[in-house]
Amino acid sequence: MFSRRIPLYRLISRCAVMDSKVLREPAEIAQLYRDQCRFPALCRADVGPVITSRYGGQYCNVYTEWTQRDLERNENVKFCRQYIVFHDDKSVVYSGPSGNCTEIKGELLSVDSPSGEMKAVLRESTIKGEDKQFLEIWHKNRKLKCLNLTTLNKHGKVYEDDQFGCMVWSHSETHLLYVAEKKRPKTESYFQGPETGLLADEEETIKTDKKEETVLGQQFEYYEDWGEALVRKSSPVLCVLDIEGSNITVLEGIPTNISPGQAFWSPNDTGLVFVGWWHEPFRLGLKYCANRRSSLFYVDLASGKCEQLSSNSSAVCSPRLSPDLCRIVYLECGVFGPHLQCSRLCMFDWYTKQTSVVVDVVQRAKEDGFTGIYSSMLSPRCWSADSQRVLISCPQRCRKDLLVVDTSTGEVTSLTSQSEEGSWSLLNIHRDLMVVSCSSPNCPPDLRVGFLPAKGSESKMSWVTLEETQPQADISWQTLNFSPPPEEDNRQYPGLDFNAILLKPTEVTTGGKLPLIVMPHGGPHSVLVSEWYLSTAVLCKMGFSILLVNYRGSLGFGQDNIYSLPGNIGTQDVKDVQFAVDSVLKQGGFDEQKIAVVGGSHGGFLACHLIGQYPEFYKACVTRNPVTNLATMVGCTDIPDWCMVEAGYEYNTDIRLEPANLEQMLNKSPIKHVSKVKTPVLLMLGEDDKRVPSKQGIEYYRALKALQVPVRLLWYPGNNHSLSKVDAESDGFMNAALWIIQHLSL
Ligand SMILES: CSCC[C@H](NC=O)C(=O)N[C@@H](C)C(=O)O
Repeated sequence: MFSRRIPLYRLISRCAVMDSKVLREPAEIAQLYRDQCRFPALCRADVGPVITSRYGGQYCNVYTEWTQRDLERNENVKFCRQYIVFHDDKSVVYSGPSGNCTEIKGELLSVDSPSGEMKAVLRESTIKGEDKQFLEIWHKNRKLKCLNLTTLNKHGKVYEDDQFGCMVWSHSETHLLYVAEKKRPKTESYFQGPETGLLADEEETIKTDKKEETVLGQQFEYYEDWGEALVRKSSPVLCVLDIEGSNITVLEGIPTNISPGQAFWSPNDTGLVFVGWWHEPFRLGLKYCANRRSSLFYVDLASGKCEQLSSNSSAVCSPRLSPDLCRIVYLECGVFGPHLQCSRLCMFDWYTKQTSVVVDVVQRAKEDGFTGIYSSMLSPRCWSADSQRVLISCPQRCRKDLLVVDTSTGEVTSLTSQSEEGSWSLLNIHRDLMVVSCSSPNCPPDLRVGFLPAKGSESKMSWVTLEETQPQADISWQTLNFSPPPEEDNRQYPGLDFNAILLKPTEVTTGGKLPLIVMPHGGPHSVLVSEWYLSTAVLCKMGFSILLVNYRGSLGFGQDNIYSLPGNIGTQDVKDVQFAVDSVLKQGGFDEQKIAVVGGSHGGFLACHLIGQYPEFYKACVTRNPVTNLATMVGCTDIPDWCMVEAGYEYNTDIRLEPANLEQMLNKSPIKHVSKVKTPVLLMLGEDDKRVPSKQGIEYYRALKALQVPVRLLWYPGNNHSLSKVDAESDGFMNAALWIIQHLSL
């Protein structure tokens, strides 16, 4: 058993094979990680208004926000940089940065007014040890207003998340809309106040006076929330600030059984359009779960009347109003079933009140290769200037492409499928100027702009790079396609295929055999696209080859592919991963005695299955918050429907579990195979994980301990399912790398 007392690096040196080309020294690995952390990622871009220069040329500013891990300060820092783009409405004439980057501190949300004259900022600041939220209105170079929202106490904290959160100027620029937690009554214990010794009627008078503001005995009331990464977000309300009068109104008229979010102003500012999620009979986790019953609503500001605009029985998100203010597009998918699915692109006509399906669900890839829309968030703006076309970036197999949808015909054209390899993300589009980022497994994200070509000329797309990144010559990668062997074909969904991305160090010494790290993604309805990932880049630079497997059930391959997996988890997905690994090994050049498996969540479920079902094969295993037993998880995860659906059942909210259901869940779980495990396992658990509660990992840990299989558990307080705080992520990376090095005897 691995002893914690001996420094890890000494153990590693001891069991190291001297001719191995893998980097083994912890200090060198940490340095490599530190170096690779210096590539920032883009998180936002805005296109400012058009300005005509005194010489007649026109230009606009492109404002960008980036995030970067700061290992010294142990935080993800956010910074902005602006670029100036001269153009003639069809092409970029000249572009370049205007000034250097500036760190952004304390800003939770910020948005420019439509004219670009004003800016609203939601700021968090700690004053005398207490967190306060402020709403600031800036005009050109001065702060016009600063409202202390905490003191005003009209509502609870403002939502800054992607799920509900928004901050939107009215078209008239006189009002600002945002979402906040509903104000809760002040509460006190029945025993908190001093004993009064007053006469009964005097006491009654005081109680009546206090009744307005303080309720008794409700301090320990349980408030449901929206689960993983949305804790303490329970009852969102829509709030409107009247800027001139500094007056905040919390909107009434929204049905009490729905939670509103993703709101914006209707044409003419007469009301608000928003997505409402039903929360009766109870709330379920929303993160990575686009399958929650929800609809598009309109609330009229004058009458307070609320109208439902979309179907009553589906799940919707990302409504976006066209520039001509006539139509709204949004994404729609089924309720329950797989947590993420192929979406429909729907369009609501504001004036005729008619809804049409612009792009339907795609069961199998079309002849032109289009596999459907897989997105749960459209970019903040997605319409072409003429309000005819919509831009979407989403996975098409394992590549994220930029797709143009013609809303009058439903025709979908790719802007990027013919471009160099890699994945594309649309950050924004305004007046046809697109701001995008492109990256690949060996090239960190860059920043580009380009004008959307006229309809029919999409192949003439040309990009201007504002921020260039260099491909890393020491990392090579390729996409591999797999058809499962006939005995593994899915009878209900025959003929499906899947794929994987293989990364290898470019220089492999002659005769040297590569160790391989197998990484199946989580979800299971998710996908690993051909983009830049910090951990795979560092591992590859250390000398590992890495196989990222998109087994059947992944997003981006058609709805049938997704539907083939529920009911078959623990078998079909496991076999697909093993088939991909075996096929890669047949290529030659890999050391079959040095194979590790790494996965988080459902990827951790697969990693634990693989070491149970192929006990001789994997020499090291690392898992982050793995699902180990569906039967014990169903009662405590924020998404119990996931356990039912993936185990092969339909879910509804009044379901009663039978022993047979639990038996089936257990049979599909990695814990079922634990007695066969020989592989040393490193478990990394987040104390605050609501999705896969840490008890799942602990259950597996205890089973391995009892079996005397080497196991180590890393416990990350203050971390949720993603283990993404800078110290947890970097510590997890180092320990994972060293665990693999140790147990692969490198
Ligand atoms: C009940 S937990 C299900 C697993 C989880 N699915 C959805 O949230 C999962 O695998 N998550 C992935 C996306 C991850 O955290 O990497």
